Amino acid sequence: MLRIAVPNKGSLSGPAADMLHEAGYQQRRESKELRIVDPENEVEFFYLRPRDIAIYVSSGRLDIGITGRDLLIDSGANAEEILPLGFARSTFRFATKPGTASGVADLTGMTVATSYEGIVAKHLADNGIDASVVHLDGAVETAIELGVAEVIADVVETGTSLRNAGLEVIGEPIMKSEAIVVRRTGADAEEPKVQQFLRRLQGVLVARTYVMMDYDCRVEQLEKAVALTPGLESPTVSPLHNEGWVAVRAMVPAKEAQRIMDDLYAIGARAILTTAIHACRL
Ligand SMILES: Nc1ncnc2c1ncn2[C@@H]1O[C@H](COP(=O)(O)OP(=O)(O)OP(=O)(O)O)[C@@H](O)[C@H]1O
Ligand SMILES: O=P(O)(O)OC[C@H]1O[C@H](OP(=O)(O)OP(=O)(O)O)[C@H](O)[C@@H]1O
Ligand SMILES: [Mg+2]
Repeated sequence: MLRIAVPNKGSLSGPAADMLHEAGYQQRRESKELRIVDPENEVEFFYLRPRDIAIYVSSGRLDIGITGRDLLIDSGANAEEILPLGFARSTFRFATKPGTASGVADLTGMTVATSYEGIVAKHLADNGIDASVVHLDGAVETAIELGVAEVIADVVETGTSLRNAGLEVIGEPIMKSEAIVVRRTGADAEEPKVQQFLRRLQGVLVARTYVMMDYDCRVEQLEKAVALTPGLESPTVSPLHNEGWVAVRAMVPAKEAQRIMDDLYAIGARAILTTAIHACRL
């Protein structure tokens, strides 16, 4: 039975459960459940604090986990990223009151408040900056107003939390993060159950990213049409009853579907349809 750690709270928890559900796995019905067994898929899910997941996985007691890249790096655990999942995207940045500092080079002698001490201490050391780091559990944006620190280092997504606290980012992002699948560093990458789990999640990612496009076009326009819709390997082309016409079917990125439909129409393609993909194995 594959043992998988899933975030029990916070920004990662809902989207992770949604993705597992879309991949055909049972998920807990109540937020207080700590573990569930999905016997049909031979998987056991453990609902753990996102920050602890890389540590459990590195211990070897759990095979795989879903966490944030920033949390993995901050933990220093002996675990590695094996699949990015495309949700809980964020950057990790320094921020201050305007006029305090303009980059990491100005932070010498200052105090930085953060929930991610591991990332911050390493980044300061890598840049040769001697600054103090104070650990806070959350809501670090308030630390400057309350005099605990001159600088914060925190997760930034829309920037709303910083704006509300009258803060502005300084310097380049320290890192970019998103939800990821982790496993113990150096663990057997070919393990069939793990591979099957990853293929299911990859199937969800593809189904979310692509749509299926069908259209009819004249044979003379086929090369131009195929250039617009190259598909993943190559589009399916079938003859139509009307001579001189073919039907084409290809996967296209969902974000580009409307532009591609316009371009296909412009070269004479007709009956252009897009349909959602619910699941896939590439
Ligand atoms: N506003 C956000 N937008 C996108 N990702 C976020 C956001 N806040 C946190 N994250 C990401 O979520 C993960 C942190 O999860 P965690 O549950 O520890 O914190 P949280 O979502 O802030 O919840 P909590 O309220 O319990 O602190 C990190 O990978 C972080 O980058
Ligand atoms: O740039 P934004 O879109 O505002 O998002 C970033 C904020 O979201 C998270 O906080 P959360 O609400 O989880 O509270 P916390 O600080 O207690 O973790 C994070 O810690 C930032 O504060
Ligand atoms: Mg938070």
